[in-house]
Amino acid sequence: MPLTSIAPAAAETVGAAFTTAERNKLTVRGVNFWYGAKQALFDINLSVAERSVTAFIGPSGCGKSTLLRLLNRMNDLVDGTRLTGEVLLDGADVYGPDLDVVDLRRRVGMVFQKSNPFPKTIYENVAFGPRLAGERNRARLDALVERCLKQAALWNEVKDRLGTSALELSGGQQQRLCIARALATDPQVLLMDEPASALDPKSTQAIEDLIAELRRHFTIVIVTHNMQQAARVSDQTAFFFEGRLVEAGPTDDVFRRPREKQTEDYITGRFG
Ligand SMILES: Nc1ncnc2c1ncn2[C@@H]1O[C@H](COP(=O)(O)OP(=O)(O)OP(=O)(O)O)[C@@H](O)[C@H]1O
Repeated sequence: MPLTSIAPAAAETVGAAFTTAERNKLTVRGVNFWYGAKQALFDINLSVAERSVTAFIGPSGCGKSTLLRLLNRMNDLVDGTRLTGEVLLDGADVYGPDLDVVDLRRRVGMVFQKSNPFPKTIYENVAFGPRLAGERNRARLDALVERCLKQAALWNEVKDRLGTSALELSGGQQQRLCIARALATDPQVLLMDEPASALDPKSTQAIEDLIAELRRHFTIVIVTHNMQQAARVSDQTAFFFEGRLVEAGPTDDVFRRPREKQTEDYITGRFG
């Protein structure tokens, strides 16, 4: 099967943005994946442009989260799995023998469906990763915590109570705190697995606004069940069905002019 390259959205293909947006940050080549005897992904070929938002859509069980988790080797934590094919980050094999998995997960951060702050203070949640990496300087940690909370659009709401428990924040604030925590290890890629599905409309809007802002600096891959959300936040969309990538391309094309009947049926709500 030919490599499905997801081109950047038309608006990106002008001026200086062209060179950065054209670069592939992630490449998935001929990937098959099994949980025990069950094959969950079949011959996936996909490229993700740097500093763009890519949405994975498709009905429940089609393999979206599995592929997302393969991108930073989160599936290593599941026993009895097997992968063939390649996942490249900046051209280097993520599953290569020399790869440092801790460093990979620092570069490719992850935000989950259910916000999962540590039962610690707001400050400690963000400072956790850098501390683990050896940062001890209080002034540098303070500056980093402030920067990440600002990037996650949470600073103004929490700056006067950094020492209180993260568990006292609202669900939407907790999710933004988890994004700040992911940003604290200075990642290049952010993987988001249905980051807003447990949130109310206002908090969902805040997360979507945040994604729009973060895409200027990071490469983002988001799994979402919400097709309006995929259409709103992403530059590229990939549609999966039963472990296969059916179609991928600029979001506008996938939603307005799908090439495949299966994609059209799904986005018009005929199944899924
Ligand atoms: N840890 C696991 N062990 C065994 N099978 C799994 C595991 N995780 C997922 N699967 C199976 O792999 C297939 C793909 O699951 P995956 O969670 O990637 O789909 P998805 O498209 O993200 O679904 P959803 O939208 O419901 O989250 C499903 O058949 C699922 O049952």
